[in-house]
Order: sequence, then C-alpha cells, then structure tokens
Amino acid sequence: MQGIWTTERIREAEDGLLAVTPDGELMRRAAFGLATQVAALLAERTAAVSGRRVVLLVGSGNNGGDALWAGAFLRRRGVSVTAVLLSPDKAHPAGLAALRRAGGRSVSTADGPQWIAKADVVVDGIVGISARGSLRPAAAQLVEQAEQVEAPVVAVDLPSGVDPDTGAVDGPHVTATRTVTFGALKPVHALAPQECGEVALVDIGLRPSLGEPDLYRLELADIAGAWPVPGPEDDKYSQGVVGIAAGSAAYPGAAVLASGSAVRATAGMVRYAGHAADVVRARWPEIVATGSVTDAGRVQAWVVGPGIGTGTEGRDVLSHILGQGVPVCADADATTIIARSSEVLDARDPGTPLVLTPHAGEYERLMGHGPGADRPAAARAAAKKYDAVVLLKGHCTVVAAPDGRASVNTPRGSWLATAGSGDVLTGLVGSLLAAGLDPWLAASAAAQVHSLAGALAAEDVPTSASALVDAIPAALRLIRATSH
Ligand SMILES: NC(=O)C1=CN([C@@H]2O[C@H](COP(=O)(O)OP(=O)(O)OC[C@H]3O[C@@H](n4cnc5c(N)ncnc54)[C@H](O)[C@@H]3O)[C@@H](O)[C@H]2O)[C@@H](O)CC1
Ligand SMILES: Nc1ncnc2c1ncn2[C@@H]1O[C@H](COP(=O)(O)OP(=O)(O)O)[C@@H](O)[C@H]1O
Ligand SMILES: [K+]
Repeated sequence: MQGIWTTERIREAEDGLLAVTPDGELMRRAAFGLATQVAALLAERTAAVSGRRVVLLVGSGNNGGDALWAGAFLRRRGVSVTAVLLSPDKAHPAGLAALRRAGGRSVSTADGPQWIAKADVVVDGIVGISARGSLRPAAAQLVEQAEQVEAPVVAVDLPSGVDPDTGAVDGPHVTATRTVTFGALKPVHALAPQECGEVALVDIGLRPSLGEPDLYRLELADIAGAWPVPGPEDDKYSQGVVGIAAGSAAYPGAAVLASGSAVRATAGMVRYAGHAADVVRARWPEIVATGSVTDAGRVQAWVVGPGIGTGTEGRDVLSHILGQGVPVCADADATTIIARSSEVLDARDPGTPLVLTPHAGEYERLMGHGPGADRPAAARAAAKKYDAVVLLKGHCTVVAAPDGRASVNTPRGSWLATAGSGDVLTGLVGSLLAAGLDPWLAASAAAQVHSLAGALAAEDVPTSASALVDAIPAALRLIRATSH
C-alpha cells in the first residue's frame, strides 16, 4: 500500500529532519531529483538536454528555491535557464545566487511571456505545500501565460493553484505533465491526478520521520494478495456465498449487473432474491435465484439496494437483510432509505460490517450537506456517523472506515461515468465481503478493480456497464499477473 501524508504531517517530519541535516541539504536533494526529472523530460520530448530552454516560474518560498537550485543543476548540463521571479526581492536567496553563479538568468514577470513562449519545458515553482487559498493575481497571471504555450510543465512538489491537502481547484492552476514531489506523496497527488500528470517521488530521507500515513492507495500487489483464490479444500460454499437483493420486475437491469459482477468477481456461489429472478436466471444460469429475501438461503454477505425502490417493500427488504448478522453492502435505494429513516439501521446486528456506497447526491441525503472539497474528511465523517465503511464515489473514489483509515483509488479515465456502473461496483464489494475480507479493504480493492475493468472495457472509447462486467476477469488477470 502506498502511504500519503497531509502537509501538516510532512512539515512536522521535515522540521525534525532539518534539525539534524546540514543547512540546505534537503533542498539540494530535492532540487537534484527535480533537475534529473526535468532533464529526462527534455530528452523525451526534444531528444536533447544541452542547448534546450527551461523557464522557471519562481514564487517566494522554498518551492521557488527548489526550482532555482534545479535550474543551477540544469545549467551544468548545458541547459539555458531563465527564472521568472514573482517577487524579485523575496526569491530564495541561496537558490537565486546558485542559479546566477551557474550562468542562469532571472527576469521579472513583465518579461516573463517572451521567455515562456520559447521554453521547451516550464517548471512551476510558484507555490508548494504552504500554498493557501486560490492563487494571488500575479501568480494566477503567470500560470495563465504558461498555459498559452505548448511546452510541458513540470510542477515542483505539486501543481500551483491546486489545494495540497484536498486536490480542490478554485481558479487558475497549473496542469502539469509531470509532478516531482519530495519525501512522500501528499493528498493532492492522489486526489487531483489530472492536474498532477505523472508523479515522480524523490527520496530525500523523510520516510523514517513520518509515522502512519493519513491516506492509503492500494497497489496491484495488495489487491492480488487480498483477492480470494480457492484452494484444494474449497467448495462453492466455503469461498463465501454472496446474496444480491436488487432490481425489480420493471427495472431488472440493476439486478443483472450487480449479480453478474458478483459472478465474475469470485469463484464461489451467488444467490439472487427479488422480483427480477427470471431475468437474472436467464442471463446468469449459475445463480440460484428466488423471489424473496426471506427464502434466499444462507449467504455470507448481502448486497442490497440497486433498483429495489425506496417504498415500504424496499425498506422491509433492507430491514430483513440488516438483521441477518452478515456483512452488508447497502447501495443506491438502500442508501436513500437509510438517509430518510435511519431507524432502519436499528435492525442491524451490532458488530456486523456495513458498507455504504453513496455518490455525491446520496451523500448529501445521508449527511444533510454535500461532500465539499475535502473528500477524505467527508467520507470519514459519514463513516463515523453511520459506523460504516463509506465508499464515496466520484472520479477519485474515497473509502473511509469508522476507525479513520481512508483510501483513495486510482482513476483510469472517466469512462466509468456510465449508467449502471455503480451496480457493478456493488457486486464487487459484496463478493469480497462474502469472502471475509475486512470491509475497508474489500471496498478499496473493489473500487480499484472497478476502475481497472472500466479502463479495459473502454480502451479509450465509450463503454457500458455490461462491458464492464465482462472486463472484470481481464482486470483480475492483469492484477494477478502483475504481482507474480
Ligand atoms: N522544508 C524543507 O526542508 C523542504 C521543502 N521543500 C520545498 O519547500 C516547499 C514548501 O516551502 P515553503 O514552506 O517555503 O512554502 P511554499 O513555497 O509552498 O509557499 C510559500 C510562499 O508562497 C506564497 N503563497 C502562499 N499561498 C499563495 C497563493 N495562494 N498565491 C500566491 N502565493 C502564495 C507565500 O506568500 C510564500 O511566499 C515544498 O513544497 C517543497 O517544494 C523541499 O525543498 C524539500 C525540503
Ligand atoms: N468522472 C468519473 N471518473 C471516474 N469514475 C467515475 C466518474 N463518474 C462516476 N464514476 C464512477 O462510476 C460509478 C457510478 O456509480 P453510480 O453513480 O452509482 O451510477 P449508477 O447508479 O448509474 O450505477 C461509481 O463507481 C463512480 O465512482
Ligand atoms: K509548484
């Protein structure tokens, strides 16, 4: 699992490390890594390093200092380096001196555009982890100038104008081709992937000073390690039977998708209970289908909600399922029922895991307000309130547990924004719950497999929820192969 730390934690760790490291050493490590990445990008894009032109956008903090020092290193490799200084009086003195000594030039923002126009690579050293609020006018103007040109932008630590801790964007901001960060990943890198581009992490020796991460991102090996694989002693029951209560006679689609997803996700057995039994049976003959949850038979986890309606019948189904003493993934209509009448949760057997999977609208129903800019905080608040694992859907899905653990998934494009895609996700979560996975891990792994299956199903053209179900085996095959 990759760890991600908030800027407050990073700063604390940096302070500790700074106290025991020679003056300027950390910045030089950071800047050397940055220069290496800029040189690599120059080589990739222009087939050369020496003689190429790099423009540094330099703010008044240490982020600008990193850029200036990197400029000095790049000069040694024959790069023409020009620093556009936002506040010439406040630019990092040692960094500026180093750049000048190495033969780099510095100009004011008035002269910026003419240099930016000729750049092969632009380096964004405007603000880093101490950025507060949207960019001030002069910085915003510089960002807009850089946007006019085709040159790729390398962001120092993070793209300026994007909130370091939430990834939220409010006004002009850098959209980087590559972000070179130092010491550890920060929330912005997971929560604003489209602004960060490719993220390179430079080791500056910070890791031992950092404690437990604030956020996690699952790696493929984590998913491969967690995914249930039957052994010689296993049979169809021992792997965990998942029950699906979804769909209706009028709307059988959700039932077919959620059930199909469960069929594809693990090798055991899937039961279906509801008014779409005939349609489900016809599409998935391996499913044991019945008309009602009361005669569904034993399962090790339930999926409930997609397409069940929010009326009395849906409520009764949810209530029955919550009382079964097995883990439950409550999605879609089940979320709305819980939001409207939370007393339905009284039926819940205390101690059995519950996973809620709201999108932003359902979140608002559950909490009385939208998720806002800080999605990990939003998911954590809902997890606490409902004593449930909360999977907050979106481009970057966040999964929080009541104990505070939170993960962010890696989006692989936006093709998943298609009708029925959420039903597929629920089936994945349910299968993993039935296999006995920790509910936070189950939801986090499901979100990752969902986005990988989405990318494989789409292959850069629009896809559908049915194609997504069919792509689950390919996603799992890839995950298992990558981690061998
Ligand atoms: N502390 C350390 O030892 C290290 C720090 N490093 C670098 O230092 C950075 C943090 O440096 P600082 O704490 O000096 O701060 P930053 O450079 O991130 O930003 C502070 C400066 O930006 C200005 N600023 C803040 N919000 C702004 C806004 N919305 N619009 C325009 N300007 C704004 C402030 O007035 C201040 O001048 C990191 O991101 C990283 O790049 C690295 O060199 C690694 C080592
Ligand atoms: N722009 C996007 N990029 C990536 N994934 C997205 C995007 N929009 C939605 N998704 C994902 O697609 C799924 C949609 O689920 P949901 O809103 O419940 O839709 P439905 O009810 O049609 O199934 C969620 O897993 C969500 O995270
Ligand atoms: K930056």
